[in-house]
Amino acid sequence: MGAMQHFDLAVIGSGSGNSLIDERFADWNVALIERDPVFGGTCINRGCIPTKMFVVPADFGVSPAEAERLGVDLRFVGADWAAIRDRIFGRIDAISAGGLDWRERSDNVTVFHGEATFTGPHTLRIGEEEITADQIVIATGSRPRRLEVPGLEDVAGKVFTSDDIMRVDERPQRLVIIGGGYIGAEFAHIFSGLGSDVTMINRSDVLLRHHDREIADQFQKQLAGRVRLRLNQSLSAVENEGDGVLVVTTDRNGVEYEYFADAVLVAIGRERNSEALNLEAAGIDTGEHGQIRVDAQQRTSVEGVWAIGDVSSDYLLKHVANAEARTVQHNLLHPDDMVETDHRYVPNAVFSNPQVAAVGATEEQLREWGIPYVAYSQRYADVAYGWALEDESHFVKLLAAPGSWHLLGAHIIGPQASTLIQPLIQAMSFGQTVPDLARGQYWIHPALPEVVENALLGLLEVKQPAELSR
Ligand SMILES: Cc1cc2nc3c(=O)[nH]c(=O)nc-3n(C[C@H](O)[C@H](O)[C@H](O)COP(=O)(O)OP(=O)(O)OC[C@H]3O[C@@H](n4cnc5c(N)ncnc54)[C@H](O)[C@@H]3O)c2cc1C
Ligand SMILES: NC(=O)c1ccc[n+]([C@@H]2O[C@H](COP(=O)([O-])OP(=O)(O)OC[C@H]3O[C@@H](n4cnc5c(N)ncnc54)[C@H](O)[C@@H]3O)[C@@H](O)[C@H]2O)c1
Repeated sequence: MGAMQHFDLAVIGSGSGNSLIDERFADWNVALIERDPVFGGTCINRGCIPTKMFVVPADFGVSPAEAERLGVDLRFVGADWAAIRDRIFGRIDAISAGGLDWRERSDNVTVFHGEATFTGPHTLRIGEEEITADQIVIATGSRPRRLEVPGLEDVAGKVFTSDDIMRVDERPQRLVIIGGGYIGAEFAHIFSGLGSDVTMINRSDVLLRHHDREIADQFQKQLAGRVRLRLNQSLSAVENEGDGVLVVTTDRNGVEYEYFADAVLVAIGRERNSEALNLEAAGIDTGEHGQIRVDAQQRTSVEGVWAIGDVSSDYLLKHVANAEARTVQHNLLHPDDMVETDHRYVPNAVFSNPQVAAVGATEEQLREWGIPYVAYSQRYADVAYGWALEDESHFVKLLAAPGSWHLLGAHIIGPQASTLIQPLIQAMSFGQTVPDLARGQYWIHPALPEVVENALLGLLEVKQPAELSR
């Protein structure tokens, strides 16, 4: 081991941590530590980006059914899995490799390949090396939660998580998905859209459980038209039946069910990457399930140690990790003028089919918190572009404070939901009221955002706040 190297800043994790080190840090001596041979973290390599690149081809896969209602005869002949996969990862892998190469050639950033472990508040060990740093940013992200059921070791190679399912050689003809959250919902669309027979098994009786219940119910109803949905079932075993066929056994109230599959996707949530860090050696506090505790300025309990993204955030979302990274950038550069991350109106979108997008409180939360509200749901079917779509079942649901007319929550299920929600996020963030938002601007006629405009106008027509006890 050579002399201990000292850095102005050490960043652990090459996802959002890597983007934090921009040109403003050109005169900082920076260490960037990554344990994965693949550079760039979850979003680009195995998260947001490749999933959405698969969602678009899957949208084409389901379009024949949609076209038929409009009198157009399209036929789904098939999807070339290998070509789609190679196109996607041909692009992504090059970005990841290019990012690493660029960093390694940079004058002020030293890339360490290995797992970082704290040996003191400002010292880290990476393999045989030990470094010190005045400032440390922990951006170690999260990983898929593993399933613990008997037999899994014997079926390795056929049981996947979101980390590896997108790179399989052949698209499984029959896929069983365990878990009905974001990842389950998106992959159910991807694989069924591309032609697989999908079964989704969920432990509880509701998919997308953190969403507004009316939205979650509608999502469930529509997904059930495309995949075999099995609720209130828990997994008891996954076994090899021979000839490469898996049999997945579940239990519901003491009754056993069996499903045959070529592959299983486990999508039962994520765990934070904090235990390998040996945080005790630094005295860094964690909460439940290893979530690193931070304040609004992204500071951990140890001076000069910060955390961002999945390892510390209440939101496992890339736009939140990015916002938290911007906070740390600013606070490192302006220690006398620190800023806080704005977590007031964090939106999310589920890129399934149908799409779901949300910001702010659900109706269930408002009821639980005893906050008075008015609610209005506007159907796509009742605005002009909804006629063009021949839409039947999608809607925009808004919740607002009676009197002040500030939006409390917005929930959309249907085509373009992730895009339609943006003016509502903007209104909430900047404190615009429902009347101002509805009538203080033009809404292009007859574009789809008229469904948002009409939802706002509909809210203003609601005479009575919803009863809290409803
Ligand atoms: C399938 C999927 C789809 C998703 N889709 C979306 C989406 O559509 N929209 C959205 O907003 N979010 C989405 N997300 C979530 C999003 O990907 C994450 O919130 C985001 O990538 C988190 O970034 P991060 O920087 O915190 O962590 P990561 O990007 O995971 O980076 C952490 C890095 O730290 C490294 N590391 C961990 N421990 C150590 C250690 N001890 N030493 C050295 N290195 C270490 C890891 O190898 C990793 O490279 C998705 C996630 C998944 C899994
Ligand atoms: N579009 C997006 O923004 C996007 C997409 C994918 C992932 N993500 C992020 O990644 C996170 C993880 O996604 P996820 O879908 O894995 O988690 P999730 O928390 O959304 O859903 C997990 C699901 O697994 C079920 N479950 C949990 N434990 C189980 C068990 N032991 N057996 C059977 N079922 C079990 C839960 O009931 C739930 O339905 C999300 O919370 C989200 O923040 C975001």
